[in-house]
Amino acid sequence: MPHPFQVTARCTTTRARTGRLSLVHGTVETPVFMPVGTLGTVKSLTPEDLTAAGAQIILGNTYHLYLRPGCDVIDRFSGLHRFMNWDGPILTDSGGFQVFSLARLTRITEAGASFQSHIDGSRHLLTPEKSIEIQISLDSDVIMCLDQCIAYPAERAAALAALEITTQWAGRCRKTWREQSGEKNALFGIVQGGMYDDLRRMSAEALTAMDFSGYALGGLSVGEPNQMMYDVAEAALPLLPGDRPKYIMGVGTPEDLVELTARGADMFDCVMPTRNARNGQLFTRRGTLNIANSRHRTDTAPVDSECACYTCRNYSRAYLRHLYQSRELLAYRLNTLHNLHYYLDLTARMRSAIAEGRFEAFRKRFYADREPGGA
Ligand SMILES: CNc1nc2c(CCNCC3CCCC3)c3nc(N)[nH]c(=O)c3cc2[nH]1
Repeated sequence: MPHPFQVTARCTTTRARTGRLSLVHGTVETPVFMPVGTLGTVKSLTPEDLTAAGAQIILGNTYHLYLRPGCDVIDRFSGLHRFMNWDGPILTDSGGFQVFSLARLTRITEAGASFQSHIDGSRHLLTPEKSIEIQISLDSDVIMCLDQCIAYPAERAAALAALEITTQWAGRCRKTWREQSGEKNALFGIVQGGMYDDLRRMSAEALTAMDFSGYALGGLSVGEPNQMMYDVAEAALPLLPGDRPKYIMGVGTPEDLVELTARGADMFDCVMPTRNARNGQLFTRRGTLNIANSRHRTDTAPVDSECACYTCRNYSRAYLRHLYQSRELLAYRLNTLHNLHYYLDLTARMRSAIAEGRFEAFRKRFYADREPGGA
């Protein structure tokens, strides 16, 4: 299948661009934020909520779904779409990162990642072939190569070793994808190399030579200083083909989305809007606020007077604080609806700004709106 991406508009003063990603289950306009639905659900929201909030594509995860409910269950529905009743595009992570961050007693060899399930302690071996086979059975629209993400900081030798395994695994992933999916779903390579620009170049060149549908920058948002993440992305993104989508994994805050879009990134995923919602942290144009703060106790105003989301149109900060203090289930749903709407609206506003040639003005206004002490 010809690669599925086309650039539709370019900023003249930064590397920001808009694009269109044509996938099996629909078209995605970029830059795009992808809500995380680890266990086949974006926590507390229905697919209708997601569509109403502007979600175009959501994330699932090989590691989690393989362990629970298991591929045999999802196979009964011919994939994740019918199982979770989401008929839009789905991107699935390969499981590498989750094995490192969740599983126990993980051992990496060239064969793959052997680990003990964080659920019941059972032992498993996740190979590149197995990861691709699981993602094909999930019928995800974008499949990610199995990679080895290293922690920060990492010695250069460790970063090199991880990138060499990642490159070798990428070749095996591509072979399995070509043989078993007939290239129906897109396959993205993942660039590693730690915080070393020369290793990032080595990884980007090796993956580009294999010709993937798109490319991700892995190994970021792993505890490094923010500026270092920007600098690594600034150096690595231009090394990737300009006519392919560029995805920065696990990123990030609203500022990260603006700054990395300016550096040429097209796709983002992060648990912040959904996880922080469940911890009472709400995003607004003025910055973030913690709904548990007593200053909201009698506040009749919405979270953000300029927000058009269901939560801001119908509920006050006082009510949301009451729900959160009472640990009422509705608190998580209303907070999540608001945060996800904020992230999706932010990327929609960036797409319009880039398409209309006013991205720099948008970026200036984004920072000008933010209050020093938060919302
Ligand atoms: C939060 N920071 C961060 N996340 C990273 C992730 C995960 C991205 N999010 C996936 C969703 C979360 C659960 C369901 C899918 C990374 N994933 C891979 N494969 N490789 C990375 O280097 C990699 C690097 C990452 N850094």
